[in-house]
Amino acid sequence: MSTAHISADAGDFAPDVLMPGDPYRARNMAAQLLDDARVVSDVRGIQAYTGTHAGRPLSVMASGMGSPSATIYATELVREFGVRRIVRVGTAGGITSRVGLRDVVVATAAHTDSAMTASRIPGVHFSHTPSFAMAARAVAADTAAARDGRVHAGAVFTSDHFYLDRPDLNTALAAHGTLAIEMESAALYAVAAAEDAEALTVVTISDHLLTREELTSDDRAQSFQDALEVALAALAD
Ligand SMILES: O=P(O)(O)O[C@H]1O[C@H](CO)[C@@H](O)[C@H]1O
Ligand SMILES: O=c1cc[nH]c(=O)[nH]1
Repeated sequence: MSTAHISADAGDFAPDVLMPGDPYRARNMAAQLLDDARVVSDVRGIQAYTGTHAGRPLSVMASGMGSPSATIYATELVREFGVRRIVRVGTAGGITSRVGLRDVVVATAAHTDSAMTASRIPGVHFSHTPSFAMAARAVAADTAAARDGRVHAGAVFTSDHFYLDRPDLNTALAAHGTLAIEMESAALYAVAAAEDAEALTVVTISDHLLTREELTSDDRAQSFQDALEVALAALAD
């Protein structure tokens, strides 16, 4: 039952998928988390892994970067491979002093100026929201980062641009409570809404647009432990 972008058999994916943007982060997560992990798809270098974690089936697969890529993979996973819940474990740029480098943000909303969702319901400014149940569990999770005050709940901005410098936009978004910028959550939340599935984003702050601090790309591939604990708590129903 291959699709255009996933080559796998029925039953190869678990109902729950962890979805970082970066394929190397997916590989690292699978190696760390999954018992009896196997590669179930390897199209375009995007490997998908399925195994068990704490006795429950779990898959890990990267989304690639940006809303079109995330929309393709999430839609195919939900429509064709029986996936019900997707948790994005990503990175994001902080835009407010309320978050610091390596902090974790649970995206309780995702603003966007992307045409991806504007074209779904023309004329409507769609509210991109996560699964309430998963967000509630993520925010309540008693993790070391949460005890340190490093887990934040709030809105992110999903941009189609990584390199377009828009300081005034960032300032306005921060003034309206937005914590960070990334590139997939609004699209993922829209897919979940359209396909009757559940989605949540948990991001690590990998760079800060106010302080100009940033993690290296190696750090970004490795520094997901705090976010991962929160993501797993979101799936622990
Ligand atoms: O680290 P990931 O999960 O890929 O997330 C962020 O990093 C990429 C840009 O460098 C975009 O995908 C953005 O959303
Ligand atoms: O999309 C992203 C991801 C990390 N940092 C940013 O500034 N933007």
